[in-house]
Amino acid sequence: MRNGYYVIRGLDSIKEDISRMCRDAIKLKNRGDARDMNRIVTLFIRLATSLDKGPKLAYARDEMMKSWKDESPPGFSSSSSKYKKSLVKVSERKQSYRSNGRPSMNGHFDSGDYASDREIRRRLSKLNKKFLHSGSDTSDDFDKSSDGSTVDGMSTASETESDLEYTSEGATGESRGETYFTPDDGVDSLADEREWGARMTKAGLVPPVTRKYEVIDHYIIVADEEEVRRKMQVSLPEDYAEKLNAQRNGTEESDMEIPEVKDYKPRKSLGDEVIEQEVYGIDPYTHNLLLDSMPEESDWSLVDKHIFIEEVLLRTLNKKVRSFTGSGNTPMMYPLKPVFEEIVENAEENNDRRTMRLCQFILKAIDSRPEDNYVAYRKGLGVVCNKEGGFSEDDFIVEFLGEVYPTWKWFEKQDGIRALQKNNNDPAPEFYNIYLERPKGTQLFPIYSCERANIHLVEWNHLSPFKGKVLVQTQGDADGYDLVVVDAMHKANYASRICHSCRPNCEAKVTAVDGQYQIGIYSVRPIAYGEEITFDYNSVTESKEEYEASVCLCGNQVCRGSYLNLTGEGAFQKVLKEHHGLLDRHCLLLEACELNSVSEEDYIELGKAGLGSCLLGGLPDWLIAYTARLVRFINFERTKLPNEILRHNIEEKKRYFAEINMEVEKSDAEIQAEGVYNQRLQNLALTIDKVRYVMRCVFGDPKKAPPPLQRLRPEEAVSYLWKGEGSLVEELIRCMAPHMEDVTLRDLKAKIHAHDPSGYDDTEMKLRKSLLWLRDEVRNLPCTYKSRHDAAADLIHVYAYTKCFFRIREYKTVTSPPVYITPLDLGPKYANKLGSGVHEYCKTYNETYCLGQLMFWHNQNAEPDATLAKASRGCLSLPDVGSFYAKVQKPSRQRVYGPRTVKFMLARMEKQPQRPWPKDRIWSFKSSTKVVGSPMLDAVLHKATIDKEMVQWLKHRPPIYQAMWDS
Ligand SMILES: C[S@@+](CC[C@H](N)C(=O)[O-])C[C@H]1O[C@@H](n2cnc3c(N)ncnc32)[C@H](O)[C@@H]1O
Repeated sequence: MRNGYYVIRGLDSIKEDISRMCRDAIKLKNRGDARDMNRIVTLFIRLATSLDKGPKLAYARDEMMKSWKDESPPGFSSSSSKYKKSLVKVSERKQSYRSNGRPSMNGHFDSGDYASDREIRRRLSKLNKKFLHSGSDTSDDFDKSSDGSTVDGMSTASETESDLEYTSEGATGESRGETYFTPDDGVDSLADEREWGARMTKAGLVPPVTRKYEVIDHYIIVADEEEVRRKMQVSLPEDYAEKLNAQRNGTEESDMEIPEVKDYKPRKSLGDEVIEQEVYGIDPYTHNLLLDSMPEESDWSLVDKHIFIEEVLLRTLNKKVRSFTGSGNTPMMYPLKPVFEEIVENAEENNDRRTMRLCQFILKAIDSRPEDNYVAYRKGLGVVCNKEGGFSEDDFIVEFLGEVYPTWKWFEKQDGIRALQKNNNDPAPEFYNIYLERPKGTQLFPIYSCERANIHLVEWNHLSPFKGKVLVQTQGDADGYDLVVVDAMHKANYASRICHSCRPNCEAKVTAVDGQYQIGIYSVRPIAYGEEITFDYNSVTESKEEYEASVCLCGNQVCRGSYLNLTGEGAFQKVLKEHHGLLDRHCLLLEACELNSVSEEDYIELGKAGLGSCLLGGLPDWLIAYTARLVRFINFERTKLPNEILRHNIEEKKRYFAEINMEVEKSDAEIQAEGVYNQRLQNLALTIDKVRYVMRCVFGDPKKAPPPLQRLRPEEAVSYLWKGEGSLVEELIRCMAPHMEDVTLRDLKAKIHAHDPSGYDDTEMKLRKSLLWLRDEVRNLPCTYKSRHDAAADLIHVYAYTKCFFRIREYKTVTSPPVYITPLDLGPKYANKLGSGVHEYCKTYNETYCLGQLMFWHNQNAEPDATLAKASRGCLSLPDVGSFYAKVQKPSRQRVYGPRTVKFMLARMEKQPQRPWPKDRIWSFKSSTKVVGSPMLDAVLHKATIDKEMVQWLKHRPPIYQAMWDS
């Protein structure tokens, strides 16, 4: 209680502080001082980050307000420090970066303002939630659900545990903010560095690991060679030349994804035109510190000052640190003072007085401000231009080479790494992988519109039954979208050393060279001699930890602070959660399985999304039909999402900013929605690749894989519920037997036999009648707290009102050949723990893996089947009838079945039909369910609300028993 009191007091005064900061922010915003705004934003973030820590609140607040005062611009406080900005707390996790020749999910984060804007929104909304819940939330608060909504006054601690959709789809843990150093990093200065890092960024920077790689000069395919080659093979549409011209002439959209064909050009030679060397960079805080240390009234405009830092300073810095390369003794930090001294020397030689004056001013600031640390941090090895005249714009630098994985194999490796790390969230190693994505954008039209449009017809390969007569392609790769992973961790070329920049001088894009797709690094502007070569990793993560771990040292004015972009939270999930729940997804799959054929509309839908024979060729019809349904959802989401994102962003902003530029917000929301769209298609392709692989292993030919769901015919339903082995009724008798007199049991069995619903014309109706009879019969039996016939009767009632049951068709379990995991893959900490040997990991795909992956297509988690089993509880598969008889081992506090439990169950059925039921209540659920079905699924299948009759009976039937703890 005492703690709670202090927390509440702390929060109140912090709220006041935040209000004050908001008022200041609005004044600054009105004054149009974007950089000061940026600083306020970062202060907000720091404050929110500190608040996350809970018990340290008061201290965090004091520190924050001190720094707020220290860092406030003139007119708001007395400090001289005008430009400081800070990063959020960091830790590390790996992530793939992508190259696809188009803006990625967060490719629009070109402005620091916007990146931090988004971050502040995220933090503030989280902060608000904390305010709301602090002090009153206890783990067994019966009246609150985990998502903050009240479910008819019924909920328990288990809500969190059962809230699977919400945790598995993007939410992540808190950042630990650990500082992580490898043993061979200069141990002497460790303590200092930590302290310093904490002061600057509230956490240490993760030191880079410089791995050695085996040099290769072409792609090395790791598995499925033929398949991977096919995925890397270019298939130009027949009208490619026309499309290209149209795009060049501006008559077609410029961002249309047509393959970019390039002539072969040799890469820049290493050791001659480019060199690999140790590179250092500065964080956004240091960038601002330097601006703050420059003369205010001078012949240096603000833009010139930025350029000086980005070009002159960083170039000279990297020239100075070059000697560390390969020395085995490279410090984590390098002081900036000698760098400025060298710039002064060079300026003297060139008689450049302007630069001399600027640097002398900075050198004076460095001497007079000993509390400020003017240092650069180590990024590891990088690549620097070593050609006297530099490189021109749109010049080919190098291919990004590596080992090429089919995506299923890549994910097996990631699962293996996680398994060896025991699913720990500890810092993971560096990442060197890029998705090589074939350009999508294929468009297909039915023959009649083609004829009208007089467009040249092409055949959609072997895939379509409407072969040669129905479809036409107009853009993109003729075989459509697909992807493989290029991993440069072990076998690579120098491209894998190139560092990220938020304003890069190169881009990594997929180009078609000699009929093969490759990832090429091309300059986007002229690159000077001595300048570091960089590209934007364009990498996205759904993990806040990964995001915060990746402190960016590009030193650029528009630096986003992290070299990853954060996605998968909040508004991005809104449409998915509302319109694509577990039951909705089942409904789509069931439809596809039952039809087991692909319609013309399906092909058109797939084609419009850019999916063609490369991804879908050789798959069974039910799977292509399901894919088409998912594409329809993805398109639907694309139309709805901009508004959702816009509403969310504006709501957040309105609370803190006086003015909102609607046009900017709208385009921002559009771009974000487009990013989500691309990510969804990518996840769909990953899912298909994994499922195809398992089906190939099980059936030889994936096309032979039968639909994983099959509707039970009425006689099968009778067998499942009434008289088959392990049927509901058989299970009921078995579980109630120990609690009943032999005669009563014998009598009941005889009556059940007499009510056998099989063999009648309308078996379905007869089955329901028999179940309702059984319900009443069971309700008449005397209950004890160990034998809850009343609860069993309720469950029989729910079964009676379930119309459709589906059998899950299990595929044979398969175990893959090993993937090899080296200490490098695991990261230094695990390498130390697990030794220097190579580990083998064999992934086992269980019987319902494919179904689980198809249900969680938007999520690449390691065990989709287990996730599905958890998510199905109650909403898709009803509880075991044995739940209500004491043999099921549950502590008595979980054996409660009173009016509140029933109310909770009804609330789930009516208001949250697609959410799983908690496991730590009286209900138990078989770990492997072979048949699914529920009134909630019926409602989704029939696009109706839940059966009213079923609900009314549960609401109004008189209670017949109440155990001591039920009330
Ligand atoms: C693809 S590697 C680049 C090559 C790497 N420096 C090496 O020594 O092999 C990516 C890693 O380099 C470092 N890095 C790249 N760009 C960076 C940046 N802008 N800021 C900080 N570190 C960066 C990070 O440690 C990141 O995990």
